Amino acid sequence: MEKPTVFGYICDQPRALRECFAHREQFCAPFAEIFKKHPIKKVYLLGSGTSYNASLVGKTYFSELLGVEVEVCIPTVFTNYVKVNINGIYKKDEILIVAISQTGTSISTINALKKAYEEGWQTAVLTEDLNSPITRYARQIIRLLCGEEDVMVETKGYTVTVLTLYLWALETARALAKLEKDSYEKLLCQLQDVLAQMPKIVESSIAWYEKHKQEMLSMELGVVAGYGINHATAIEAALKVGETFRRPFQAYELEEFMHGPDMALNNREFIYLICSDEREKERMLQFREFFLTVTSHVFVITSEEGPWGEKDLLLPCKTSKNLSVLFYSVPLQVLAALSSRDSGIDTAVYPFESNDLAHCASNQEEKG
Ligand SMILES: O=P(O)(O)OC[C@H]1O[C@](O)(CO)[C@@H](O)[C@@H]1O
Repeated sequence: MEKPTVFGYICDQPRALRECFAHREQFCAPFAEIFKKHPIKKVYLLGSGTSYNASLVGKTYFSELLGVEVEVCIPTVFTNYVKVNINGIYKKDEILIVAISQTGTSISTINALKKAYEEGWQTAVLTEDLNSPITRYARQIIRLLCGEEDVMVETKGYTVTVLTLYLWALETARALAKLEKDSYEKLLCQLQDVLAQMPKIVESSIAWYEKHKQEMLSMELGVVAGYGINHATAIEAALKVGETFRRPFQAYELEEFMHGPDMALNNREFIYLICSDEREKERMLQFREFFLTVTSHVFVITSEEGPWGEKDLLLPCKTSKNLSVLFYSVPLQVLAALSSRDSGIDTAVYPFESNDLAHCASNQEEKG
């Protein structure tokens, strides 16, 4: 079998997402069951790295479709500093704590879920490995249907997690009759359309990278900015480029970028902008004009009409703001995977001699 690569997994995403959708009953039914048995009003989402970034997206899905309060916590912060239900407004069975860990071996997420479990809260875990250490601390163990991703870097795991969170919110909202049948069916059709368009998104992202490859490979430092739900897409892109291409690459919420980080701009900086269909779009156009006076390395990723230049990627399809996360994640994943491949970086090899300090072995007790 060929050696697995990050790029290979990115190209496998359209299939993986379709498969996940086809088997949604498997993970939606147990999740909806929690809400049927308990009057959940507040959900904590815990995850590190990519799983944290997917949780940021999930927060919007849960809030909008399920009408519950959501708090996304960095696991170590949750373990050491968060007092669950601090103001005492919820009853014990109104709170659900969900941990997300694709491998089930992130020490931070295991410790956070362990605290939740030992304090007696309702706990659930979403993980690809049902025998992983994290499963010891969940009352409900739910499988993440992304398949193996044997390269340390999570890409299809990210989009499948995002899809899972969307389907959890959608199916649970329907099961609790919080969503009318017509609206539910409309959202389901919209989602099916997104899944059908994913191959085109992958193709156009690859073509965009190939066209600008020489310039993209010369990047020494860069930023990526987004807004609304796609602020999380920017954060995930920065993580991906950092762990693959291994260049300093920071994420910002667009407006926040103009509150100081803009002062450090110079003509060597690469700026990637996610221009989605939200209120901030006009501000993005205004900022883009300014960025182009400082550096020529400005790349917009969008499905929107606009004054785009030859460096910008106009995606061939458009969808709702909530589902646009699945589209906008791909070009930046492709940028990360192909720029690392073309500069000879083996993403499966940790660049330092030290052991992986973030994860424990899949059959090991996590360290405190
Ligand atoms: O989802 P998991 O398995 O907990 O991993 C989370 C994070 O850990 C890493 O593997 C390394 O820190 C990241 O690539 C990933 O985002």
